[in-house]
Formats: sequence, structure tokens, C-alpha cells
Amino acid sequence: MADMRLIVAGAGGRMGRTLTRVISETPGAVLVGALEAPGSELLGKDSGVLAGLPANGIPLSADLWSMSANADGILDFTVPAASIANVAIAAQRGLVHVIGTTGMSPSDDAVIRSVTDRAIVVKSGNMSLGVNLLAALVRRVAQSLDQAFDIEILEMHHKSKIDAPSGTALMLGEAAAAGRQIALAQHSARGRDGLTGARRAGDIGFASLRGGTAAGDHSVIFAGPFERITLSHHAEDRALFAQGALKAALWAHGKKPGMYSMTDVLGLSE
Ligand SMILES: NC(=O)C1=CN([C@@H]2O[C@H](COP(=O)(O)OP(=O)(O)OC[C@H]3O[C@@H](n4cnc5c(N)ncnc54)[C@H](OP(=O)(O)O)[C@@H]3O)[C@@H](O)[C@H]2O)C=CC1
Ligand SMILES: O=C(O)C1=N[C@H](C(=O)O)C[C@H](O)C1
Repeated sequence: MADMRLIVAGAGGRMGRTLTRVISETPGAVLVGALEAPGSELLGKDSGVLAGLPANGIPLSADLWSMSANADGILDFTVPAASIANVAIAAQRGLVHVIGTTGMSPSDDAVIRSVTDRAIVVKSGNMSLGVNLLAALVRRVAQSLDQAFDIEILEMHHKSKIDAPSGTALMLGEAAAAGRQIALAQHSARGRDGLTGARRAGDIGFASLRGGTAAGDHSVIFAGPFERITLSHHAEDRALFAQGALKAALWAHGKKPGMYSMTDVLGLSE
């Protein structure tokens, strides 16, 4: 089978540069386009050089429509507005669209779902095997423990991250809520500050730390009477997420249009 022809969206960003490097190391995948924001000072620069590789002759461009004419998929780690614009083009072209972008609103998610009759979307707040396994464990533990155990989710990321709680923290919150058979939206405690009053029974709490170069740490704490259970994941390098995204793209190539998750890619569905 021919190599899967991939576009990296956000090619000048932290994940974009990592994806360019990981694609160059992966048999069965080839980079054919590097998308950046209109007006970016990186437009025209060589994507290989930006990724710390020899020049690859693929300059950063803001024209997804043109570059996608000869592509099979897009790996998209950008910002919500960009991913929403990109998914419309992915749908028109019938491409695989792997979306790692976090900080999406419910209405952003609805826009993405609305085009999955044509686009093949794999979307996840975290593309690593470890976090997706952790989510399955969290669901299982939340199912086993009653409300005497309070659930708190703690995450830490590098100082440049712009959204909070992280997409992964929200994914772990959804897993805990599913285990408890409650709706996260109605049982979520975010951003405690000041005279908050005592903790509301049944809530799932979130706390976000930012600093340094942390690639992504997540802990789910089940705090009960006289004991605590903590389930944690620590990402040591963002190549982990890039490898997961690439695995998702190769898995989705040739699948029917629809909305898929890393649970599907990794075969973790129950
Ligand atoms: N699901 C997962 O496993 C992971 C998800 N992420 C998520 O990926 C996203 C990106 O993270 P990160 O790489 O650290 O962030 P960066 O800010 O380093 O990169 C984002 C890039 O997207 C570019 N961009 C903005 N608008 C557009 C546009 N319209 N078209 C094309 N490119 C655009 C930015 O350009 P400019 O700077 O000029 O605005 C920037 O280069 C975040 O939402 C993050 O949470 C990150 C790691 C793993
Ligand atoms: O912005 C990041 O860096 C990361 N974002 C994702 C998230 O919001 O959970 C995944 C990972 O933790 C790194």
C-alpha cells in the first residue's frame, strides 16, 4: 500500500514540529503539507528545518484547500477555531482528520459531529496509550467506590498552555462520571477560590497547575474516609502524543466516515 500522505496543521507549534519529526521516522507515512495560521511569521519557512531536521522542501503555508488536494489525512494540534475550519475542508475532501486540539466548547464539538457523515475524524484530548488505559481504570474504580470517596483531578502542564482544565483532565472526569453514572456537567467543581463552602457531595473537582516545561501530568484522587487512592500518568515527552496521533491516522485510513476516539484506535472499547 502507498504511504499515507499527511498534512500537519499547526506545523510551527510544539506538537506540529514534533509531528513532523515523528512522521519522518515512521514507515508508511509521508509529510505532504505543513499548515500554519494566516499571517504567521513562519509562513514560507521549511517545516523540516523548523523540526530540527534537514530541509524537506515542504514550506509552511496557510492554504489548506490547495495542499489537501493530494493528501490522505490531517494531523491537527492547533486551536479550536482552526480545527473547526479544517474539519470542513477535511469533510469536503473526504480526509482522515486526527484532532488533538483541546479547549473546545460543546458547540465546537457539535460542529465537528455535524460533518462526520463525510469526514473520518479521530478526536481525543490525549493520544497516549497510558492515558487512555488510565481513563478505563478510572471508570472502573469510580464504579466500585461509593460517594464516600470524593474524586479530585489534578493536572500540571508547561507554562505556555492556554486552556484549563486540560483536555485530558476533562476526559478523565468524563470517565469518572461514567463510572458513577452521573453527568459531569452537573457534578463538576472547577476553579475553587475564596470562601467556597464545604465540598458538595458527589462533585468531581478539577485543579490546574502551570509552570516550566511539564509535558503533561495527571492524577485522579479518590479521597475516602481515612484512605486515598491515586491513579496517575506522567508524560515524559510530547513525542508520545505525536506517535499516538500517527497511529490513529494510519488506523483510520480507509475507514468509513464517522467520529472515532483513541479507545477505538487502541482497541480499548468495552
Ligand atoms: N490530544 C493530545 O494528545 C494533545 C493535545 N495537545 C493540544 O494541541 C494543541 C496545540 O498544542 P501545542 O502544540 O502545545 O500549541 P502551540 O501553540 O505550540 O501550537 C499551535 C500551533 O497552531 C497554530 N495555529 C493557530 N491558528 C492556526 C490556523 N488557523 N491554522 C493553522 N495553524 C494555526 C499556532 O500558530 P500561532 O502561534 O501563530 O498562533 C501554533 O503554531 C493544544 O490544544 C493542546 O492542548 C497537545 C499535546 C497532546
Ligand atoms: O497542551 C498540552 O501540552 C497538552 N494538552 C493535552 C491536554 O489538554 O490534555 C494533552 C497533554 O496533556 C498535553
